This record gives sequence, structure tokens and C-alpha cells, in this order.
Amino acid sequence: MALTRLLVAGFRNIQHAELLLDSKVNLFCGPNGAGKTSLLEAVHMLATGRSFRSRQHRSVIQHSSRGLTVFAELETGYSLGIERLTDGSGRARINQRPAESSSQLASCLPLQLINSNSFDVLDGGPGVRRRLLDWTVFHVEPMFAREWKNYQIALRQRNALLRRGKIAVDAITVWEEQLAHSGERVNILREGRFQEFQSAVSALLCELPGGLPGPVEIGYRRGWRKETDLCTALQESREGDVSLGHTRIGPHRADVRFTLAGEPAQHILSRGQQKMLVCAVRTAMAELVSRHRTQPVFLVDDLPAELDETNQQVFAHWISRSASQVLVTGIEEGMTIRPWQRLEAPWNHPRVFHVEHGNINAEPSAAL
Ligand SMILES: Nc1ncnc2c1ncn2[C@@H]1O[C@H](COP(=O)(O)OP(=O)(O)OP(=O)(O)O)[C@@H](O)[C@H]1O
Repeated sequence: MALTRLLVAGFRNIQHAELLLDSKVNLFCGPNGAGKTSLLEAVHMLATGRSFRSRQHRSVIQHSSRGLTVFAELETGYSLGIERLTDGSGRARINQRPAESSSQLASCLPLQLINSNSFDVLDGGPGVRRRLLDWTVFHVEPMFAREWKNYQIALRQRNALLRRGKIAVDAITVWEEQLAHSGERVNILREGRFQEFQSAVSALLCELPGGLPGPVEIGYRRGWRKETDLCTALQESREGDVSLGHTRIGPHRADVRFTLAGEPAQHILSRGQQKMLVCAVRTAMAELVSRHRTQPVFLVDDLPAELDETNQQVFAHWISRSASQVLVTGIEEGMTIRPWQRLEAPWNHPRVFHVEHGNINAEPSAAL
């Protein structure tokens, strides 16, 4: 599901850029502060409705501009567009029609991002890891988004009752039943994909030329005790939940853990090894989605950071197998282009764009 044409306007230091993208590899090279990450951020906003650097739309909109626009045409013939204005308003469109939700955008353009924040898969909270698995399940299981939404509605209702302190048993029982019903289904969908995810990551890690100090174990915790159904577990934890004012168990507390010899993987692996683990996790997610639906687009901010040349090539090779297209940034063109040159066609002929002061220009052979 590659992007063919991309238009970005009023986005950080990019005043206006209109690009014809290569169907496989696109490299954006330029000095610090040139606008390379901003371009990836714009594509990310198009596919998710939000930035990966800021929660505030205002900080993303170019100073002195009234708003930002990102628009793309996909090779499937779809078009996506998003607009945000400084007054807080905005709209998103799919094929010129209003998008119903950000998950509708996400569903049109499955995206994988690797940047300096990607290590939070290992050293961040459980929510980050849960979302890894959920991204995969969302794109593969059409029922997941609805079950998860129902679960969250019931969770908000139960938490509201808990915060009142004195509980009407009938009222809370109704919400607990709905919570348990959706929660069990969310868990079944997650568990159904977890095995596949786990073996895809392990298979990729076996391809690392330098190996790792030991096998990485990947464990899934569903968020409540194994031997109890969710409805019973909710009833049992009710009293404690009241004193804390929120629901302490359930799929919203699930986690995916990466360990090595019983220790959190990040306590043992070097920074480069951690990055390759993160790349393997992201590639495995893309593989699963491409097996069942479509190949995602990869955004890779500063591929050479932390990786030696061999590992950069391994990751480039993984991307060529599991992604439809990749947008990569790098400071120095020679170094950014090298990992792709040894791949087979068409992955070995990247389109190079030079980025400077927010201006993005394709190398002459690829100009519009
Ligand atoms: N709202 C904004 N309006 C205008 N310029 C902005 C805005 N927000 C950030 N900038 C500037 O836009 C530039 C974009 O930086 P960006 O992070 O895209 O650079 P980069 O090319 O990825 O650099 P690096 O190699 O240092 O990561 C920076 O110079 C930044 O100061």
C-alpha cells in the first residue's frame, strides 16, 4: 500500500513540498534541523491523526501559518488528506469524503515507525508494548476495534461507579458483565495473534549475523489471573478497586515482556542489539499484517544511528521482505544509501531527496 504522491504544507519548517515517491525506497538526506523528521512526522499524522513528537497540534503547525495540510495518493487509488488549523479545528478525508475516525485512517495506511523513541518498547511502560500487539491485531482482525471500544466504554462506566465509593451492586454488575464479555474477546484475539508474533520475532533474531547473548523470551500477560474467568476476577477485586477508584485488572493491564535469561532484555543487550530487537519486533508486526492483509509502509528516522553497517543491511533486507515501501532519513547521503544498494531490484535503486531549510528536492533523475 505504497504512497505515490505526497503533499505537505505548513508543517513545522516545511512550507510546501510536493513529492513523487518511489514505490520502494525513498531517502531524505540533509543536515540537522533541515526538516527530515518533520516529513516522516507528516506521513505519520496522515496515517494516525497524530504526531509522534507532540500532543499539541499547534506546535506542529508552521509558525506564522494558519494551518497544516498533508495529502497523499496511494497506489491502490485511495487518497488521504488531513488538515489542522491553529484554532484547534481540523478534518481528515479519505477519497475526498470525511473520515469517521483516526482508526479509519490507520486502516487505510498501516505504518511502522522506527525512531529514537522506539526503545520504549523495551524500557517504557506496558501500554507501549500492549499497543504493539494491538496494532497487529487491529489490522488483522476486523472485530478487534469494536471489541476494544466496547471494553473501554464499560471500563469507564465501572471506574466512574468505583469513584463514587458506595457501590450499587446491581449497577456495577451490569458493567462488569459487559466488561468481562468484551475483555475476554479482546484477550482471545490478542492471544490468537501472539503465538504468530512470537515465532516471527524469534525467526528474525536467528538471522542476526552477530547473534545475541542468548535467546530472547517473549511473554504475554493477559492482565488478570490465568485460572480465573474475567467476570469472577472483577468481582473478587471489586473491594480493592473501590479503595483505589479504578479497575486494576483486565486486558487494559496486559503486557508483552521481552526477557533474556530471566532478566529484562534491555538490562543485558547493548544499545545496537536493543535496536535490532526493536527492528525485529516491528518487522514481525509488518510480516503478520502483510500475511493477512497488506504490506505496511515503514518510516525509519536515522537508520544508521546505533547500528553498524552489517545490521543496517540486515534491517534493510527485512524491510524489503515485509514492507511495501520505506521512507528513510539520514544526514549523509553516502551512508544512508549504502544498506539499500546490496538488495535486489527494485529495492536497490532508492530515490534520494535533499532536504534543507524545509525545502525538499528530488535528485535530478527523480524530479517531478
Ligand atoms: N512549528 C514550527 N514552525 C517552524 N519551524 C519549526 C516548527 N517546529 C519545529 N521547527 C523547526 O523545524 C526544523 C525541523 O526539524 P526536524 O526535526 O525535522 O529536522 P531533521 O532534519 O530531522 O534534523 P536532525 O537531523 O537534527 O534530526 C527544526 O529546525 C525546528 O526548529
